[in-house]
Amino acid sequence: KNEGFLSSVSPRRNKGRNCWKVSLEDIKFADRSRAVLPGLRFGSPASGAVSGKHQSLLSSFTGASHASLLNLGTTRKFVPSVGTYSGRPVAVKKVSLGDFNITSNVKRELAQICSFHHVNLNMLHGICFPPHGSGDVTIISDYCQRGSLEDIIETEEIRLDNVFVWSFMNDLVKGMLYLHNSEVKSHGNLRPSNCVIDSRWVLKLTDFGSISCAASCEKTRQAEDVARFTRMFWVAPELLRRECPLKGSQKGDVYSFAMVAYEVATRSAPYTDSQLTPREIVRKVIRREDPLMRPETGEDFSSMPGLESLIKDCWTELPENRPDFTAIRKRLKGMEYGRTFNIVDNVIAKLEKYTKNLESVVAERTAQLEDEKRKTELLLQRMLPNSVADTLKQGNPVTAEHYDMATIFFSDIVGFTEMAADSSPMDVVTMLNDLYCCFDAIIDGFDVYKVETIGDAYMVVSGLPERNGDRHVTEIADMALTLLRDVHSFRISHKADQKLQLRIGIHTGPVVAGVVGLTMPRYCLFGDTVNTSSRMESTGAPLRIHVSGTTAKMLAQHKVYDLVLRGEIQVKGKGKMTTYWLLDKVQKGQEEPEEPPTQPQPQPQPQPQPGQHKRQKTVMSTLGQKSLD
Ligand SMILES: Nc1nc2c(ncn2[C@@H]2O[C@H](COP(=O)(O)OP(=O)(O)OP(=O)(O)O)[C@@H](O)[C@H]2O)c(=O)[nH]1
Ligand SMILES: [Mg+2]
Repeated sequence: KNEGFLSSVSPRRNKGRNCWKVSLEDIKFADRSRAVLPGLRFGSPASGAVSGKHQSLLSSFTGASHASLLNLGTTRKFVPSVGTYSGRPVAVKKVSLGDFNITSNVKRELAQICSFHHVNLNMLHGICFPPHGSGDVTIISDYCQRGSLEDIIETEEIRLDNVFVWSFMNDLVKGMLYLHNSEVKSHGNLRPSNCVIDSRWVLKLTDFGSISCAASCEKTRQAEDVARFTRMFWVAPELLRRECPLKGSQKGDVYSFAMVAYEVATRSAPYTDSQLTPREIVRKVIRREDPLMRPETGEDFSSMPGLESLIKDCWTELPENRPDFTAIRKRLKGMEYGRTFNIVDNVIAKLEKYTKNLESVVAERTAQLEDEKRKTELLLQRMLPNSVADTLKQGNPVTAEHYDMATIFFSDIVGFTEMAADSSPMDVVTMLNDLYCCFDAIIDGFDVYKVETIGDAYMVVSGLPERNGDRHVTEIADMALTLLRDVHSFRISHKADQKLQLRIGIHTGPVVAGVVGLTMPRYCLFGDTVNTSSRMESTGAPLRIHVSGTTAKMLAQHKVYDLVLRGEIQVKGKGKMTTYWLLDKVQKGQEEPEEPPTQPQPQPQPQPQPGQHKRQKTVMSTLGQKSLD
């Protein structure tokens, strides 16, 4: 009697017999982007992001979402526009009525529905007629913030536990009882999309009455095959068999209730696991095939056994064997959750559950976010030096910096172009990947930074972005010797008999370093030292480390590096340079002189392995001369 006390008073009360007539001009629309706001819901199924088990039934038929199928197969889910009518948010839905006539009976019914005042019935404000008397009409009803039961089921993040299930069922049954006892007699269009949820998680029935049923029939009629038959899953078999009365029947509503209850409890649409098409399913339901075509129940009901048997009784084949809503309400009350809740407790319990849901969803999402952040940071660290990445992360600009001394290493594979020409692209990529993975693992052990790899070229620097005194020379030299040692044992997987001919060049000098680019920021080095290092590499020899005079001088001070004079070479843009071969690092006690040797050495052919060569202090060979011209 007084169950509707929570509903607020509609603005169109006391308008008499024509209370259901609304003028479109009285509805204010927000801007379009806000018109479909899903309210306080987690996700926005309205934006097409349909997820969860619910989706699978229909997507298994067509790859489309449940929502889109029920909305004539459109790719985006239909959502009503949201407007304001006398200060209340309203759902504004334009519908086609086909050849349905709005008779005086229909008008009377509309007036009744508009006067309904029940917490579980969504308030109908009225109908707007098209300006010229024919065409689509617009239905104006209260806008429920959390969308429909269909949306809630589809939104995976909202966990529906027994409290929610029981409470939605209870709301639904109370709404149906009121309808069945009213002059409207039946809903006729009960499905999850016609159960809307308000901000307090109260379920309200909507889209009932002759106009809504006529609009729904027209929608079904116009729908494509899959959507049309899918809409029939909620319709009782006896109504499917004969020309369906517009508003169905009370026992038909009980059947639809069973389907909705099944969806809420299992969180899956009817017949999700079926391999049949919606048309075949509906045909089986109509033909009353043995065994009867009904959704499968099972595990999902283990914690609510009373609900399973209630659902089965409600979708029983013979309408007369189905309970009515009075009996359904009694049985629901007898269930575990029914005993402990009155309406206020119920709302509070639901809000508490919802908050807990939110907390666990937030925790889950935070963990996901942190995981993603870690991945991004790792990627950034791989692309830029740590200190530079940190500065960029803090939103500070990275200004180019001058370094008085740094040592740069270049390496290149001799004959790479020819090798690439007679190998498959995949073989080349595999080889480079194998080689650079091996290099990357080695350079990890040194205080160096890999600047880039371009094709077969590998560029490494030490002494920046973190300055390391004079250590940059020895770090690079030690790294180069280790790399070369490993290259000797490196096998090219698709050319097992061929040895990789790596050529290495090193030079030390002043450098400017900074980040260039916005879309793909790169840490780049600038200055003559870079060019000279590259020249050291290009004028070097296979399996040899070619170092400039500056580098050699600094290395010689450590007295442990085995350096031999290569001689004077012509370097493009630099003129003549005296350069050296770095052959090895000798053990303590076998220290080398503090100055690099002054006698040139023969060109490397054949090349000795580092640590195995015999020092030959002879004149540079003609071959070496040639390679330098
Ligand atoms: N937020 C909110 N969404 C609503 C409301 N009414 C309908 N919707 C949304 O619109 C979708 C489609 O509703 P309708 O256009 O009535 O379509 P339907 O219910 O599938 O089909 P009918 O049987 O013709 O009513 C629902 O699933 C909801 O997502 C409401 O009051 N509030
Ligand atoms: Mg609807």
